[in-house]
Amino acid sequence: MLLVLAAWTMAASRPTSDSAWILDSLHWTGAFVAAAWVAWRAARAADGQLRRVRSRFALGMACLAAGQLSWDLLSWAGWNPFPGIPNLLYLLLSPCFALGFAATVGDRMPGSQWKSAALDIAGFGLAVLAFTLALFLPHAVRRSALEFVVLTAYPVLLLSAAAAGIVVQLHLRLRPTAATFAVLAGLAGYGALWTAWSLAFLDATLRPGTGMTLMFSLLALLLGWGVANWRPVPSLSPRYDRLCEALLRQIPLAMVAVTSAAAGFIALGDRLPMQARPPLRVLFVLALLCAVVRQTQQLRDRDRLLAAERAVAEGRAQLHHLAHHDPLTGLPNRTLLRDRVTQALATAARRGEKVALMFIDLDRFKEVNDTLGHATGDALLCHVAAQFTLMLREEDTVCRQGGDEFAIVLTDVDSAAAVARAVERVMALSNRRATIAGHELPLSMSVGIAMFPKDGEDFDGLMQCADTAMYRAKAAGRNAFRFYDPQMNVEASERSRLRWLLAHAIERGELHLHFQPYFHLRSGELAGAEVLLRWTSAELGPVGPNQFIPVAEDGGQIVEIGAWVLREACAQVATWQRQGLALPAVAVNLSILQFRHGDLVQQVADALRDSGLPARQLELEITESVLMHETDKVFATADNLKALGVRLAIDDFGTGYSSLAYLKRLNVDKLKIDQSFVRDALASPSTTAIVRAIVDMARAMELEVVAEGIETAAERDFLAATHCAMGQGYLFARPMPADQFEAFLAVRAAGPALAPEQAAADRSGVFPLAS
Ligand SMILES: Nc1nc2c(ncn2[C@@H]2O[C@H](COP(=O)(O)OP(=O)(O)OP(=O)(O)O)[C@@H](O)[C@H]2O)c(=O)[nH]1
Repeated sequence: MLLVLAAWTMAASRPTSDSAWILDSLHWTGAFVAAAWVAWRAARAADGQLRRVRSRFALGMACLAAGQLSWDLLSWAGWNPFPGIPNLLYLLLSPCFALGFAATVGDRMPGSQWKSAALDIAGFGLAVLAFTLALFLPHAVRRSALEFVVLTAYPVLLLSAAAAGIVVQLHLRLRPTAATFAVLAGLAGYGALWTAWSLAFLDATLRPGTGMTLMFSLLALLLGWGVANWRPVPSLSPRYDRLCEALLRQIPLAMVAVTSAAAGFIALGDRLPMQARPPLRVLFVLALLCAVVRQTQQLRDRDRLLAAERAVAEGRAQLHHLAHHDPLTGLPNRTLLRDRVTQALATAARRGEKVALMFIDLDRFKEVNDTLGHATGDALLCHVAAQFTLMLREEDTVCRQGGDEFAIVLTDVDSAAAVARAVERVMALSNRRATIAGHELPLSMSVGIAMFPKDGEDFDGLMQCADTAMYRAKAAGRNAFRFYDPQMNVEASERSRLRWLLAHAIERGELHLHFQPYFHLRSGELAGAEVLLRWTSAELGPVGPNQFIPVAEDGGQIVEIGAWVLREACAQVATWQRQGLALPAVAVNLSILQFRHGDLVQQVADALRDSGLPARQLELEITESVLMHETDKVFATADNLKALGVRLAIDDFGTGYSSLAYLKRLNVDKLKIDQSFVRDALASPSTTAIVRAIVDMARAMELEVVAEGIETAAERDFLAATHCAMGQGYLFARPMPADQFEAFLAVRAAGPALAPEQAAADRSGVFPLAS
């Protein structure tokens, strides 16, 4: 740099014009060679793509240096080097840089972007050519065509190369660095400098040792430094991205501006040769055509971008909707419910208002799925959702929680009475039937209600309370609603403790079987015994079946427990039999869950095989409610059980809705009249008539009949007179643990057959009678 300045200072002092030219040549040669050397070294130090880029740049710098050296040589030899080899070498600077920019792009741009970039550069190049010609032509009178071409090519190629650098920079979103500015400013500066130089040359006003001659050296050094530090790094900043987009959009405008400036020159000046006008016009048209094509392209790209942005926005809105709504019913889902409740609670807290949260679960919805298919279940859910939406105020929210659970939020409620009115509206649906796909479906639901701020202060707390209240409504027989009460939590935690303890009851040996005998009423003969399950928990002591059986059914443990009862009962009765203590039949109760889950038929077969008990001695008791659900599956299972040889009995007959057709199809062997009929049979004439009707019907269908819960001799006499064959109850014997029942069997085996209550009375204490 110092050398360049020193050489220029000497040139500028201009002892003579010739020596000034020599000194200018000296600093040009020094600066060009130095810049080429720096660029070359940097290219060798890099590798990969950077090496390819820097090598092309360095080649351009080397051409510049070689051009200067050959110029020096030719001048020294006394030849006029213009236009000649040196000019060709100078001109190669721009294509080499253009190739360097192309190598920077590599495969980072798709084909369409390449085309856009090429059009940008070509359009700008044409505009610059038009401008340069418009500028130079009036001065070209005394120059040959070749001289004019060379002089024009310098600025046009250099400015086009600079434009290529800028276009690549913008298309690739490369981070602008000092080296970028150095290279681009070097090229653009050379473009401007050579314009001035050529003009001065055309006008024969060139002088050595001027600022202009110095600039050639300084710009070469700037370019050399820029190349040595060139390192394309993509920017990840969205702001810079937007800036690049905006600048690229201005390129067609720049083309138009440069072309217009050229047109302006021509219009204002009057020295343009006539023969140059037609080609210039063609040039203008081409440059403007490029601008128009690019502008159209950009508008199309912009339209596409806007359409894509719209699609993304719509997609986002759709995703948001999906994330917050249930796809089946279109109702808000739990996520949106949480938001709405949280907002409603904040507003209510500020204004001192109440909010009610209803938790709704459809009753026995699973049966709709199981019997009529999932599609009908779905349609029922949609029907319910639509009904809820219709009956609520606009400001209330109804949501589907999932499965057959819904929630409704009522805001700004004045009192519990207002909530009760809303709940009644909801429950009114239970009185209607839903017609889905030609099926008339009963619609019943259980509802739990929690109130803000009384029951909870946030969404989770309120949901938990409403859930607990809903379970209470279910436990109360379903199709009911309950307001939350803190006592419910105590009961819920007791239930979950029971469930937990029950889970270990079998392995801890806490479950026992009791046996209650039943007799032929006329002969007093022992007809069999019903097996009853008892639980004595180590922690809780004896737990009543009314307490633990519902818990076992709720938690599904009844399936495992039922299988255990079957095995134990068969094994026990078979053992007594081997001891000579015959028991004509043993009756075991089954739960609906055993029909639904587990392989009931296999369990029964295993219990019989393992124990050796003859199948005809095993009676399986099912309640009428089993007949009301999943009839196909129940019939199939019942057929398979009958095929094993076991007998089937309907327990608690008269309390449900079993049809005669079902009884016949099931091929049952026995009916057990529910004890509520037995209790009222003597007091209520209508019950008397019912009992007679049941017995007559059973006889007509050739079914055995057992009356349950006989407590008095009068009841027994009435039933015997009605031709009820068998009876069971405290009058004869209470349920007994296995050891007591074994003693009972032993006594009966030893003595003559007695009327059952007589036998019991004779051995009072062992077989207590009801008082
Ligand atoms: N058709 C349909 N069924 C569903 C959907 N999601 C869950 N289910 C079913 O809904 C049933 C919900 O049953 P539960 O509420 O547990 O039992 P339930 O039969 O209603 O009995 P209770 O609630 O005790 O009265 C399950 O069988 C699920 O498989 C769904 O999107 N469509």
